[in-house]
Amino acid sequence: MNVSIIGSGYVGTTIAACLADIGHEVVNVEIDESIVETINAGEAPIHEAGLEERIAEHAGTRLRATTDYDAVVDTDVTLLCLPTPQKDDGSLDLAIMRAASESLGDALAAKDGDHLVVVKSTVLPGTTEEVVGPIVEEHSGKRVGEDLELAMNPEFLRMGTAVQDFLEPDKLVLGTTSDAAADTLRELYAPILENPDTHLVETDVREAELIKYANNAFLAAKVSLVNELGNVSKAYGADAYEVLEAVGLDDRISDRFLRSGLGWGGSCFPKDVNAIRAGAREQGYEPELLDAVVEVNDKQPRQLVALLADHVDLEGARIAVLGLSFKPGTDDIRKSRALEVIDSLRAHDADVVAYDPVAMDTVRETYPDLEIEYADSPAAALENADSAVVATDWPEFDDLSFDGMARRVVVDGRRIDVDEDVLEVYEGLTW
Ligand SMILES: NC(=O)c1ccc[n+]([C@@H]2O[C@H](COP(=O)([O-])OP(=O)(O)OC[C@H]3O[C@@H](n4cnc5c(N)ncnc54)[C@H](O)[C@@H]3O)[C@@H](O)[C@H]2O)c1
Ligand SMILES: O=c1ccn([C@@H]2O[C@H](COP(=O)(O)OP(=O)(O)O[C@H]3O[C@H](CO)[C@@H](O)[C@H](O)[C@H]3O)[C@@H](O)[C@H]2O)c(=O)[nH]1
Repeated sequence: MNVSIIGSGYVGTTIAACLADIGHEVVNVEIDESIVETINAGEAPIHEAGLEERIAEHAGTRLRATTDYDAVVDTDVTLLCLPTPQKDDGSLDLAIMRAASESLGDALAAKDGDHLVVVKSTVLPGTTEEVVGPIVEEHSGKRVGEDLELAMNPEFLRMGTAVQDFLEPDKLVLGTTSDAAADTLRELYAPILENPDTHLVETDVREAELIKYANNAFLAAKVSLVNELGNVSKAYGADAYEVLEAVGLDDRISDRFLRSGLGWGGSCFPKDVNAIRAGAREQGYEPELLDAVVEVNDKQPRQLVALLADHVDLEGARIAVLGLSFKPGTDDIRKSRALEVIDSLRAHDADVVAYDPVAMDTVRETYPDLEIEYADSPAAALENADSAVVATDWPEFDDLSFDGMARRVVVDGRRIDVDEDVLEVYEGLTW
């Protein structure tokens, strides 16, 4: 099948490489020329396991990138993988979706024959049919249900394991308005649907849109609940990880997403929980539990710095921050808890020296004015440090040597596997 993908960020690039891998002809339409050049040179614009080799294999044959929307004319289906950020008030910002839908419609005006437009971006109920559809119709001259089909197919991949998550998902959710759209999507995903462990959910567009938010709200709430229980465990002097390991044996709860600590960051949970909160309010419903989910999460980085301040006078202290990405396996720093910790440490006039295996360049480029030092290795970050904070649970932090530290005070925000015996103070945030 010929597939066009609008937006080549974390999701669009991963999906493009994976769809090429399962045999489709794929073109990425992206406004950022440097991303287009990188993909066409056979390289990955982001750090993601399994991505570089797939792009290297397919670029120039089944995979190409362009800034030219006209590329959609030669394709059967277009997947929208565009950002859906939050506005200052937390509500969903659809400006990019609207602009791209206009460009897509303008390009589709030149296409004879049917076309399927699929929203993969995370959008609130109503967006696909009431915003994207009408804009594409107006600009293309095509009509939904005649020569234009619409679908909403949310994406559940995680950063760090995005390729594997896309190719072997727990579920594929197809929200469609017609049998033709459902047939096309089943054909697109045929090799993935062969996996007996992948559930196929066929539903309406509005439900598909909401399933994505419900999924993320549930997971974010689960982590906030374990953080609340972790904070309570700490207050009682109990080990939260032991408590939750036992709790997770109940198969109604499951042992996944039970890691307490610094809380959730990333490009999805923060903006998606805020969007569904704002959306619920707009519909006249007060989402009190979701408000609390955010409140608990917001507290954790400040709590970690307060804990550190119990042991070290932060003013002028040299503090090593280990990990900058919002989770291991990615260079994505969006809403990373590490950055919150650094802001708070800087506000206390501490000197910060940071290390991350892949995300340091992203931080340098995104926050050129951030007054911190970058170290080449964990050992270099720890050298002469008065304390260390573990902000991201990269596996390479499990074998740290703390020999070079001025004082061996470690506050662990992620419960990594450190050798506590060699430390003067080892404190966990939530246990
Ligand atoms: N990152 C994730 O783990 C993840 C997982 C599932 C769903 N999602 C959802 O998928 C969507 C995309 O997320 P992302 O993380 O890939 O975003 P991103 O910011 O990494 O990528 C979006 C890309 O779209 C490009 N773009 C912006 N305007 C454009 C336009 N008018 N035409 C063409 N390209 C344009 C940007 O330059 C950027 O490269 C969001 O709705 C997000 O919530 C993200
Ligand atoms: O037990 C846990 C599990 C996760 N986290 C934190 O939660 C955040 C999110 O982690 P994760 O969900 O693994 O990564 P994302 O890439 O943000 O993926 C989420 O957001 C994506 C975008 O919507 C969805 O597609 C995925 O299904 C959903 O898991 C990270 O900061 C983690 O450190 C914890 O603190 N404790």
